[in-house]
Amino acid sequence: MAALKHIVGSVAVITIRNPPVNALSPQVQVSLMEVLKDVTLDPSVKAIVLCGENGKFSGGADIRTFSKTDPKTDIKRMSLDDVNSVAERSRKPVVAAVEGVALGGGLELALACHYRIAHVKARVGLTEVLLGLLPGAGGTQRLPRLIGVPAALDMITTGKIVPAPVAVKLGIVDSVTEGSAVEEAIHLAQKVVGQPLESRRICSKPIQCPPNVDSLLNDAKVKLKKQFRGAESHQVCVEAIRAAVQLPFAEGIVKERELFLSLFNSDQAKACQYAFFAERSVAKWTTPSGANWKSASPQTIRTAAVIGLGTMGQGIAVSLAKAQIQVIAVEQDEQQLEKGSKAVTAILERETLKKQQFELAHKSDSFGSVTFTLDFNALKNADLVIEAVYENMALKKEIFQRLSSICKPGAFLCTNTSGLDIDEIASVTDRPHLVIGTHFFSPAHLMKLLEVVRGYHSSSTIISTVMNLSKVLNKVGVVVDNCPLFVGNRLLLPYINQAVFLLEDGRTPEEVDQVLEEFGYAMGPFRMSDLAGLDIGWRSRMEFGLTGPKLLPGAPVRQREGKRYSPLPDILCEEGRFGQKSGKGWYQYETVGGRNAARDPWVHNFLHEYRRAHAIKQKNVSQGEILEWCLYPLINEGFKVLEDGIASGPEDIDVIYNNGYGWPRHKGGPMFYASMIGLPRVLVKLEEFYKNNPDIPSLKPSNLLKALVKQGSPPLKEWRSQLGYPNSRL
Ligand SMILES: CC/C=C\CC(=O)SCCNC(=O)CCNC(=O)[C@H](O)C(C)(C)COP(=O)(O)OP(=O)(O)OC[C@H]1O[C@@H](n2cnc3c(N)ncnc32)[C@H](O)[C@@H]1OP(=O)(O)O
Repeated sequence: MAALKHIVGSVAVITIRNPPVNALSPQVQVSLMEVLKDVTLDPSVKAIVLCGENGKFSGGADIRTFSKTDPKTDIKRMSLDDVNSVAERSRKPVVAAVEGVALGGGLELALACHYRIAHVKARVGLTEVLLGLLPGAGGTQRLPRLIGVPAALDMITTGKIVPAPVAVKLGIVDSVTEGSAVEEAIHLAQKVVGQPLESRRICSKPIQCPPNVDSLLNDAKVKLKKQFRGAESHQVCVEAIRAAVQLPFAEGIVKERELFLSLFNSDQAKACQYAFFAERSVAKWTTPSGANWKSASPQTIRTAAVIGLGTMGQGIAVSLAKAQIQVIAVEQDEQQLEKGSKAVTAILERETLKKQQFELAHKSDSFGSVTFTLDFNALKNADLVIEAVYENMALKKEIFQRLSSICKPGAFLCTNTSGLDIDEIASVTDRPHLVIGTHFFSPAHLMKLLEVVRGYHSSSTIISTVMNLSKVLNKVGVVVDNCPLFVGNRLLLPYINQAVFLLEDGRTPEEVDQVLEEFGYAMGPFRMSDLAGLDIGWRSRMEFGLTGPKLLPGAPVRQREGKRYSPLPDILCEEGRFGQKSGKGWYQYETVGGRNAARDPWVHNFLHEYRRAHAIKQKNVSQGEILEWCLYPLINEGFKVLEDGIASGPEDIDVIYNNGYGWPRHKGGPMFYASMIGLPRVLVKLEEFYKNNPDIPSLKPSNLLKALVKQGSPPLKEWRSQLGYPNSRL
């Protein structure tokens, strides 16, 4: 039985049982229906309590069954909505005891109950939109009736999860308890036996609409369109809420169902659900040699140090403090220390305010303290150190050498680098097995991704400790192997290069950005480069002798070692155009540090003159071709990364792109996207591009892509079996 019943006095307690999160699978729904009907008919039962086993109410409908569900038959035959309806219509009071989580269908079930008691640490939300769906079991009709249209609109269209104290303030739950929610619910159930229930049935509540409800809904659609470019579910959620506003409850439910079915099984829903499971599978990292959670012993980090308080160091320090870790922040001189400490303090103040607003009056754990110092010896007691100085190998090695002698034995040493060799850094220490790369993304206190780069000697203890830390920091950690630029930036390089080549060939930054933004990227490559800072890539190219003083005399302007090269970004930097930080880059900004990108006539004129000077003929490239020209080399590099054994599987690459590079989640990630377009299409286009541009090696199709196409393009979940990890060194 997926729903268990036991009787306490005259109260029937129904427990949802489907580990690990009590997902409402079709069997659970059938079982719930049977037990509910049974207890409503039983004259000895006067009231009902609904709860979940092991302190979790329910994580919602069972997502794993979605791909096996035929929406035309299965959903109509039996739906959670029927269960909800039986609970709501019951003449005996039904009380939901919400512990742990009530998410998606779990919360929808709780909303159909007459009363809701939550444990103080419980969390509730209608998260379906994040899976490319809408709450299809009455959630879009009940929540606005319960908490009003604006608050329901916010929760349903963003999938926001709120803690119980906030849920109480919003009116989602009736009360919270620090004790057992089930005990409290039984107590309440006994108390309300015989009391009228009509006013407790949300379906009977009139909907309270603000006078401007139409413009509220229309404005929400515009805002969501911008925030989640190209994503359907957010838009459709608004339409379901509109139905709640305009129609009686029963008709609203019919409309909700119709809209739900329009999303169910859509490519976007498949992509979002794939992204959900990809994150779970990547969290269960395993190295090719078989090291994983089971064989490792992750250590708890109580005190961590951050070296360098530039933008990255500041964000990392804040991220650690937010996770209640004590932080020691080290800088090299007074001036930098003061600048860094001011910035960290200001961010922490903003974060405290946000936390207080979000959690309202609920007493919450405070942040860890941050101590600022110039004294390296202060690191001697740190459990883990994250070095976050700028990208300079000599400097990093000097720091790691010092750390070796200062830090306690067993302290973990991490380097925040976006592409430098972890092994070279580890080689100067006394503990290469406790050295690892932690590639944070800016702003580090907000961005979800943490690329965890294992070196040749990195032990399973340090991998598991840092993966554990990523969870504590509320980040998505992905273990990758050590290679220049790691995974994320390795794929980014051909993408950016291709975009710049388009400018040489006659396109403008605005045109290229528009195509990628219409695809769903939060920002096109040029707006993103301006945000990240053009000088970072420029310095690295100077370091590698691709430009600047180290460039060999006589090198052709548009070629490096026989490969196509565009000096456009270098020239911009030479002109002092570093992007937002200097008020100008590929675009112009209202001020230094401004965020509103505007077309810059200087850039257009400069591009025109450049093309003229180099006698470059303008090419006519359609929008579709701009997209393929930029994305397929990125995907191709993804296949090369898999071939090289740098990432364990396509899911790892997709999780990196969804969480760190602004890839639209409703497109699943670059590798999932390739599987949806069809690998033969990607291969044919790459072959065509490469034939016409033999001086761009990133267009040369990868062997893995060719092999997969030859095998008839197996589904993505089978690609992993093709990988032999030829270069794995663990
Ligand atoms: C008519 C249709 C009505 C409603 C539609 C829906 O309800 S759609 C589903 C809505 N629910 C959600 O979006 C919740 C998704 N789950 C989560 O957010 C988290 O898993 C949760 C519940 C907060 C627990 O997080 P935690 O970090 O503790 O664990 P983890 O995420 O690793 O999950 C543990 C394993 O449970 C599996 N799982 C979680 N939720 C579901 C689910 N709804 N259906 C099926 N499976 C679920 C997850 O994949 C993990 O499995 P594992 O095999 O260990 O990887």
